[in-house]
Amino acid sequence: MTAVLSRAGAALLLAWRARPALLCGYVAARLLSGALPALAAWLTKVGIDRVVAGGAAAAVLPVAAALAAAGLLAALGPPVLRYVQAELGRAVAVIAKDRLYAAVGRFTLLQTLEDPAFRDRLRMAEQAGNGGPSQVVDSVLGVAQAVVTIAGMAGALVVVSPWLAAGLAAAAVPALVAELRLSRRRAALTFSLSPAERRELFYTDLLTDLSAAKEVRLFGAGDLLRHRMLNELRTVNAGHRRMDRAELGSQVSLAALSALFAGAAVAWTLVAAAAGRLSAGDVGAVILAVAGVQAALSGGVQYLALAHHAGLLFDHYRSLLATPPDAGAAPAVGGPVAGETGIVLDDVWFRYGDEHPWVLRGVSVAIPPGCAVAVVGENGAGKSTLVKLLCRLYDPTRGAIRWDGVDLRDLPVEDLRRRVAAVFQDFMCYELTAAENIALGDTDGRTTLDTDASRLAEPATRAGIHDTLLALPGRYDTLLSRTFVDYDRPEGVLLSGGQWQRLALARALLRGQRDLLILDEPSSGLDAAAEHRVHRTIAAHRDGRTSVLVSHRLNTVRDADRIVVLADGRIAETGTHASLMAAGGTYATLFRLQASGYDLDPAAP
Ligand SMILES: Nc1ncnc2c1ncn2[C@@H]1O[C@H](COP(=O)(O)OP(=O)(O)OP(=O)(O)O)[C@@H](O)[C@H]1O
Repeated sequence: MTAVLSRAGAALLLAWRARPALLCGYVAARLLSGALPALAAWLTKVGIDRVVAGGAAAAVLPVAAALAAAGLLAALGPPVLRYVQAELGRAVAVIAKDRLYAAVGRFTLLQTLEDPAFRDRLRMAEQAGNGGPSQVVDSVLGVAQAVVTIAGMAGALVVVSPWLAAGLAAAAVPALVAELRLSRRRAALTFSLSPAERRELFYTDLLTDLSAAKEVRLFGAGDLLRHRMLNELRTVNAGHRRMDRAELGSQVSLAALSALFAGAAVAWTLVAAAAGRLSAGDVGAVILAVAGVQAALSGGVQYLALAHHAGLLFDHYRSLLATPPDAGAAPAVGGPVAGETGIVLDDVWFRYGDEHPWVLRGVSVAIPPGCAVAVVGENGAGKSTLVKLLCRLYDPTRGAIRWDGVDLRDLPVEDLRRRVAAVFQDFMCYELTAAENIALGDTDGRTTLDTDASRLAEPATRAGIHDTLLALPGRYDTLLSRTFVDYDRPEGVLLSGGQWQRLALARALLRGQRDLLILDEPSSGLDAAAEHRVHRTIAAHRDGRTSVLVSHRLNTVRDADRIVVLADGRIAETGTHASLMAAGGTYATLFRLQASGYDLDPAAP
């Protein structure tokens, strides 16, 4: 009960913050709508009794006028309520979504975002964010309206028969008990079906996703994906069917009980009226009250079910908002405290989860300030993982990474990331304009983008994409999308894979004055000439800056100050190109292998 009240209180508070006056009007209108049927029943009784008693028109007219006014209110109520409800819902959704996504932004570690249980909670919180709080408000007020109607009807009937009034009020009890039982089952079902619903959504998205369209069509995988999507849907449907049947059973028994009670109440009233114990007005009032209570009961039970369902989702929403940031509250060290010693990985062990294999096994490496480090190794050796740990997208499972003597976990995560520029191997292609695609690299929490072309031209030139962007129909302002249409701009275009990669590089170079530049396979999609040019500019840019370059193309790392060879999560070799070539280990073997393909001189510095 406390949980229900706290949930309703939180939803009402949110609505209050959104539109206080509208909420007050909505509450008043709902309660008035709840009271109207009882008022109408009572006025009917008074009117009939006055007519039967042979009252003059002057005695009947005020009652008739009051009945007409009640009728008018009853007629105007539903459309006005619908408008107020929708308007309040929109205002609440803005606040609810703002708070939800601000909270999501506080989860800064990928290990949180990748956790399946977290994703299920997030999905339900998102569902709640899309109108959940206002559904809670609507349903709570809907239940309150039904309670007012039933209590009002019972109140109006007390004068006719206290027993009948008590009976009418008691008729709500079985419905309430049955609904509470069902709601517990519904809660368990919602949670247990969540993984299947998420998989169904995944397959559904794949069937229409543009980036998957090529493979899905070429491999003829559409039927398989549709089959899997339908299997998940069937599992979800089976769960809902079981629930619907339980609800049907309960509602049918309740409806039968309610009809029996109504029949008995009307029969008793007619017999009592025939015996002269009740007036004609009493008969009219009882018939109206019985019908009103039946309608209020069925409406109230539906609202109770909705209140419970929306409330459950709203609980996920609230618990997500109440979860503390995953990176912990770091002391505001905010920068180097022990002199500029650079970045040191100290016996770093890492795995993606307790059940996962170790990816890094005791990696220790120093990256002095201004040092250009290259990381090479076979697929799956742990290079990108290392890069992600440097950005504190994950925390080491054991060991520590220190920057100028401070453990990354003790630095405010925003401060750390402000000092880093990076191109990731799986870089993003934003369906925004070219200028926005680059400018996004230098946002740092602001809500506006500085797309001034003079700022963007330099990183774009360094990344070798400036001329391509100038040749687009809207130059830097061209929308890089064929799926979103913006009628104010020339038609959107798509870039090639390598052009997107250069744009991602320009995005990173825009924030190139940061303390650490990370380049994870920045040129894997470029043609040979472009790769050569880009690496010459990158090398000039890295000169004197702390940087980490991950690359499979060993000719691009030969001028690094330090080359780290990762193998199976351990450092297999480390040194300069010359020293590693002289050592004749894995690096030298791989380099010679690649050099033979490219006709490179392994002995060159
Ligand atoms: N998010 C993740 N969750 C679980 N395991 C992961 C995740 N990302 C990577 N791995 C695993 O970690 C291991 C190392 O991956 P990583 O991407 O660091 O390798 P890499 O050296 O960069 O490989 P490549 O040269 O192919 O890019 C792989 O075995 C991979 O399966």
